[in-house]
Amino acid sequence: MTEDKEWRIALAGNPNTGKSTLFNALTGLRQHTGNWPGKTVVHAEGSFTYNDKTYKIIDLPGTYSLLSNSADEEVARDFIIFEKPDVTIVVLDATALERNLNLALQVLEMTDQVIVCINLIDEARKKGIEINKSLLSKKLGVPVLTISARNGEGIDELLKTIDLMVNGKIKTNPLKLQYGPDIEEKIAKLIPLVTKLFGTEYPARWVALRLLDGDHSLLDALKRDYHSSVRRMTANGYSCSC
Ligand SMILES: Nc1nc2c(ncn2[C@@H]2O[C@H](COP(=O)(O)OP(=O)(O)OP(=O)(O)O)[C@@H](O)[C@H]2O)c(=O)[nH]1
Ligand SMILES: [Mg+2]
Repeated sequence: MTEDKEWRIALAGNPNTGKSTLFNALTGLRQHTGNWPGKTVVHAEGSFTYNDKTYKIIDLPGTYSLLSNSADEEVARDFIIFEKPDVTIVVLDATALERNLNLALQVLEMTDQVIVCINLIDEARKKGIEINKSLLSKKLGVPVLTISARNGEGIDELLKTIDLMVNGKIKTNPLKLQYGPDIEEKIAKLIPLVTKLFGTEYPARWVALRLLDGDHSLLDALKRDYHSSVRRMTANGYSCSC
């Protein structure tokens, strides 16, 4: 029997890493893909079932960072922070891993529920690139898989990993970059303030870092989301002294 709950999976990654191809492989849908960056501009949604569970999958726009530099980055950032998907799959290009890992590190600062999915493994093999998945997984603190979305390679293992993660059977310990004593001291001061204001609603360390960076776009988004949560709570009969 299929469960009622619909689990939500987000696909994040740099442009042109095969997110839409993976989305199509999982949903059977034909999301248009093209061999140029910036193809997916607003997020696309589809669904699939696996092991009696229904999943909604959200194909986020490809971005090089999640630091509010563009509308695409804000769409992807806001989805991860405010919509809180059950799993975020970071899709990386196996042939440009070093550059792609930058975005993976940013996602690891935003959520614990992450699977790193290294795509285009067929291309990497042709170029003689070998990837040490288990070492990478140990360092990043989350599952790391290699796939070829275009050829369907590794999709079964990905589905199994998603299933285990939503069942709470995978404990992650995402790598949090250290920013040196000066910044770490400021982060340590800000975290209790952020927690006092928002509770556990948002990842406090990440919010503190964004505040230190003077990210006004995030501040505006936090205010909007916070006020609408307060409105929802008061509408549901909770009182609020804010
Ligand atoms: N060889 C190979 N090519 C792939 C694979 N996955 C995707 N591609 C190709 O890579 C190109 C980009 O794929 P998309 O799925 O559009 O990439 P995307 O990440 O959705 O791109 P944006 O929406 O621009 O961010 C397409 O030409 C795909 O056919 C793969 O596993 N192997
Ligand atoms: Mg796309």
